[in-house]
Formats: sequence, C-alpha cells, structure tokens
Amino acid sequence: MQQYLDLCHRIVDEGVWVENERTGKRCLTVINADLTYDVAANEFPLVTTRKSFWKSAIAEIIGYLRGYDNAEDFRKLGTKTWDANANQNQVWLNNPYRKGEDDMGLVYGAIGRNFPKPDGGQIDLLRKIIDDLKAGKDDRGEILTFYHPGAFHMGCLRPCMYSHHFSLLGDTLYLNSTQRSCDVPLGLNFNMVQVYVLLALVAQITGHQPGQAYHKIVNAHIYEDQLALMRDVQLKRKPFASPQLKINPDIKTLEDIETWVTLDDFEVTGYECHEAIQYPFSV
Ligand SMILES: Nc1nc(=O)c2c([nH]1)NC[C@@H]1CN(c3ccc(C(=O)N[C@@H](CCC(=O)O)C(=O)O)cc3)CN21
Ligand SMILES: O=c1ccn([C@H]2C[C@H](O)[C@@H](COP(=O)(O)O)O2)c(=O)[nH]1
Repeated sequence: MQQYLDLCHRIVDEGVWVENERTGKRCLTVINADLTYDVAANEFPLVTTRKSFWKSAIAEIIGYLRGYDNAEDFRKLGTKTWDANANQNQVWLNNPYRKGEDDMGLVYGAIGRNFPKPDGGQIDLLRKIIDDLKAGKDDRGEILTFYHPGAFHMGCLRPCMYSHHFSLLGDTLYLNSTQRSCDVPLGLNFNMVQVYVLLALVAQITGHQPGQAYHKIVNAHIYEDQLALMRDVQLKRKPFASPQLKINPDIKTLEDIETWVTLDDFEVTGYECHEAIQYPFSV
C-alpha cells in the first residue's frame, strides 16, 4: 500500500503533462515504476485510502484466464468494467470487426489462450505454462502474453498489463508482470490485486509455494479530471494495515478456474478502508 501512495505522490510532485489522443485528455505522467507484492507473507495489496472493489478486479483476471472476449461474460462473473470499452468508444463502435453489443474483440485471454502461429493454428499459452509448472519445469520462457500487434485493429483496446512471466526456484513460484500503460487512480487498484491473485492461484493449481510478484509499470498516469480527487482527498488520508486474501483450497486445476470458480471462492479478511471515491473514467 505504501508503494502505491509513493507512486501517487511521485506523479503529483514530478509528473509531466502529456496529451493523449485516444481519450482527448491530458495525463500527468511518470515513466517506470516497480512494485513488489509479498504473496508468501499474504500481504494482499489492496488500497485502503479508499474503498477498493476487489471482487471486480478478481472477476477481470478470471475472465482473462478463461479467454473471454465479451463484456456480458464479464458482467456474469461480477464486473461491469468492460462495458464502456466494448460499447461506448466510437472508434470501436465503427470498427468492422466488432461483432455487436458487448463484443471486445481480440483482447487479453482471447489472444493468450489462442495465440495465432505464423505457420497456421494457435497455441494456448496458459495451458502450456500450467502443464510445465505442474511437472516442475521452468524453461525460462513461461510467458503468458496478451500482446499481439498484428491483432490490435481487431480489439477494443490494446492490453495494458500485457505479459506475465512465471519462474520456479526450487518449489517457489515467482511472477514478473509488465504493464505498458496505467491509470493509477482506477486501473492500478485492480492491477495490483490481479498480479497478486495470479501468482497465488497459479501456485495453488501447480502445487508450489508462492514467492514474490514483481509488477513493472512503464507509463503511469493520472488523468487531468482525476488529479484534484487524488491530490486533495485520497493522498490526505492515512493508510490502514494490509488485509489478507483467502482462496478456496478446492481450486486445484485450470479446468476448475475455467468451469466452476466464482467470486465466492475468494475472501478478504481484515479490510479496513476509508470511504469510496468516484474517479472519472476515460473511455
Ligand atoms: N481509462 C481506463 N482506465 C482503466 O483502468 C481501464 C480502462 N480504461 N479500460 C479497460 C480496463 C477497465 N478497467 C476498469 C474500468 C472501470 C473501473 C471502475 O469504474 N472502478 C470503480 C468501480 C468499480 C466497481 O464498482 O466495480 C472504482 O472505484 O474502482 C476500474 C477499472 C481497467 N481498465
Ligand atoms: O488493466 C488495465 C487496463 C487499462 N488501464 C488503463 C491505462 C490507460 O489509462 C487506459 C488504456 O489506454 P491506452 O490509450 O490504450 O494506453 O486504460 C489500466 O490502468 N489497467
């Protein structure tokens, strides 16, 4: 949590204003931030200086792991966070590849679970990683990537957190996640939870101990219409201690995640937080 606040302060104090063409808004921006989450110690990186909707964040990552490409499927899991990008961005609404209401196109898991090969066919990158890790194997390329520049014109948004690289040292599993673009007031609340949960879940279903998750952010920004709330409200508050996350131990395989897992299989204890802040969202 302190590392989140440090990044917010750094943007407010040292950020540079950058025009963003896609949203038509300016962003106060810094380049490069490295966050670490201690999954071994169960220090769940949930923001406490405002109410954070952690169930929504977990729903997003489960949807990515399932390869969802539709905002309705995300809503059924328990999050509305893809509604705007699927249905309100004019450039995407005009895109001939959009298959209708709620379609997100080739994004996240729709790419990673079905990565097109130049010589034909597809690879399920997640299946390969899970099979390797379960067998105790780390080929130094256990990389789940959602990044396919040849498919950008077929999706509503380029993936932001686009690469998750797993590593085994003995019986301990590590994760390095990389994010190209980060909406710090809204997106990062979710992304910290997602990196943590991804390592915890993959360690659980492959039979390893979780170690640390390392989260690299390249472009970290606060939109101009979010700045006053961050600087004058959220950053004036004192954080509370980290809560803990419990994951249902009956989740044992990738198929479990794909078929029956719901948000009821996740429980957060000891979450003390300040009241919610409604940050503006840029589509
Ligand atoms: N501008 C922007 N920022 C993002 O963080 C973002 C995108 N676009 N587009 C794709 C996904 C969607 N994400 C989102 C979308 C909405 C919220 C949001 O509205 N959060 C509120 C309420 C969440 C809830 O009630 O479930 C929040 O207060 O955190 C968060 C992340 C993250 N991503
Ligand atoms: O998981 C996510 C998804 C999206 N974001 C933010 C980062 C940017 O503010 C926008 C995406 O805009 P681009 O123009 O494609 O960079 O969404 C996030 O923080 N986390």
